[in-house]
Amino acid sequence: MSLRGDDAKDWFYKGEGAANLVLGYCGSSPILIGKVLRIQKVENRKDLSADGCLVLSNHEKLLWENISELVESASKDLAARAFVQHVMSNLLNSKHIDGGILVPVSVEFLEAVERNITGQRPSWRVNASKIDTLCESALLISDHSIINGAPSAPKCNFCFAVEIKPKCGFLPSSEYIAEANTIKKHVTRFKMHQFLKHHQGEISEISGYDPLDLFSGSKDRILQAITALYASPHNNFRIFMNGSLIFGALGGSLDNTAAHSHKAEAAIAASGIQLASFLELVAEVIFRSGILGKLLEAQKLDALDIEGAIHLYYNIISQPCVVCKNLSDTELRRYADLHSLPLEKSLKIVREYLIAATAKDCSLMISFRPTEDGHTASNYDSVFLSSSNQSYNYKAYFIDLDLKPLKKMNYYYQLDQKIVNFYKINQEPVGKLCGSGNGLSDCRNIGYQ
Ligand SMILES: O=P(O)(O)O[C@@H]1[C@@H](OP(=O)(O)O)[C@H](OP(=O)(O)O)[C@H](O)[C@H](OP(=O)(O)O)[C@H]1OP(=O)(O)O
Ligand SMILES: Nc1ncnc2c1ncn2[C@@H]1O[C@H](COP(=O)(O)OP(=O)(O)OP(=O)(O)O)[C@@H](O)[C@H]1O
Ligand SMILES: [Zn+2]
Repeated sequence: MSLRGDDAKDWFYKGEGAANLVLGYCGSSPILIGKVLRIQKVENRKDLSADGCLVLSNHEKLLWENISELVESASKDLAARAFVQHVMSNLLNSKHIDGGILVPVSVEFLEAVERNITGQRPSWRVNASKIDTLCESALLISDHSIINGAPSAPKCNFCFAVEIKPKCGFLPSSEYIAEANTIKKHVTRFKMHQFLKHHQGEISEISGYDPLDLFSGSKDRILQAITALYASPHNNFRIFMNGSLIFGALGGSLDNTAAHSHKAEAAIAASGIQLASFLELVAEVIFRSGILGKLLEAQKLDALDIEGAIHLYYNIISQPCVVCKNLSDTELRRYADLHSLPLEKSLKIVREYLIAATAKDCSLMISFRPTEDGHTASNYDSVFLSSSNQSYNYKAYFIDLDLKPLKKMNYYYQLDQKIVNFYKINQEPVGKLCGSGNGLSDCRNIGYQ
């Protein structure tokens, strides 16, 4: 199977993130019904990638040398799939991972799709990136905003899905965090980043969502997290009904204005479940499935924090460490042991840092539908919600488990420092948030290319 120019009309805009654009299928081919197509994008300020897709740099080949399929990948698509299959699947339960299949796509198909969907994309995404028309394939994956096949009660023949981008669920405790940045051990990265995003006008309010609640394993705290996500969804929370977005921002807009809570509440209520029960159902599924436990373990592979890992990055690329360059002799001693580690150890730590970065940025899609009394489909898990006296079948999948590029390490360090410095200066009082003159430039200007 391959997709040609004529096929573009059967695909519609479903959403996008920073790196990929996702299309839903509305044609009649039985093998494509219920599938989405994930296409890579390229930044507007960059030329289209020379070979259609960037493959690994020499340093990355060294980093991932034990995963031959990844190192030998001839395109970014293949590398991305190999990373999911050989790295992330081993860390997260493979039952929750859909590797998808790669399908060849023609330039005409990609160009026609680009033309058809531009009007539906958020303008800030259009300004930032476009479909990489030199990519020769795209990833075909099941549409995880729908759940099929489960017998449902005739009077409630609908399905819902939620998409959650949980972000980092633990507080770092690395000895390499500078004393001046001790706040990082007490305040989540998510919260501190919210302050910076607010200052930069990316969000109009600071979210009350606390990732530590979502990952806590406590039912009450999970519900608290889901309730906060509903109140401030930003790009962390979406709701779909029968595969269509009914709440949250299409295309990953960061602001709340696109959330449409009244519309969502009405749609949920019309299907016979009150909003409070709906949110409780989501919390119940997360609590019962324990799905976030393994994700948290994968996130914690970042053991040294970027303030430790950055030094090992410079060991790997054999360049003078830009962090140590600005340190006093006393401070230098703190990091000397890192710079004297053998290459193998540096590779392991940075490899694990990048795996953790993927785990901190992926999303979880949970879809569910009510079941008829006593019937649950054997291929799905089920959960009983006492407040609505109803059982639901559900499935849960991680999406966006992409490999992060090694060259992003310095960007990660710069952004981390910007976030913590901004938070230290501006945490209180809130009124100071929009003030200028804090000496910080816009973090969106930190490049890693
Ligand atoms: O650095 P962060 O925590 O802001 O995460 C970036 C995300 O921003 P967020 O704060 O979730 O809105 C960012 O999401 P948005 O574009 O803001 O929707 C991307 O997911 C980015 O990953 P990549 O460049 O696509 O590989 C993410 O970059 P990585 O850090 O995961 O590489
Ligand atoms: N398998 C899927 N089923 C249904 N919807 C999906 C699927 N995969 C992705 N989507 C939708 O497309 C959006 C963008 O996908 P994805 O998160 O993979 O993009 P990305 O560019 O890699 O994201 P990021 O900005 O985090 O790097 C998602 O937020 C989700 O709404
Ligand atoms: Zn150093």
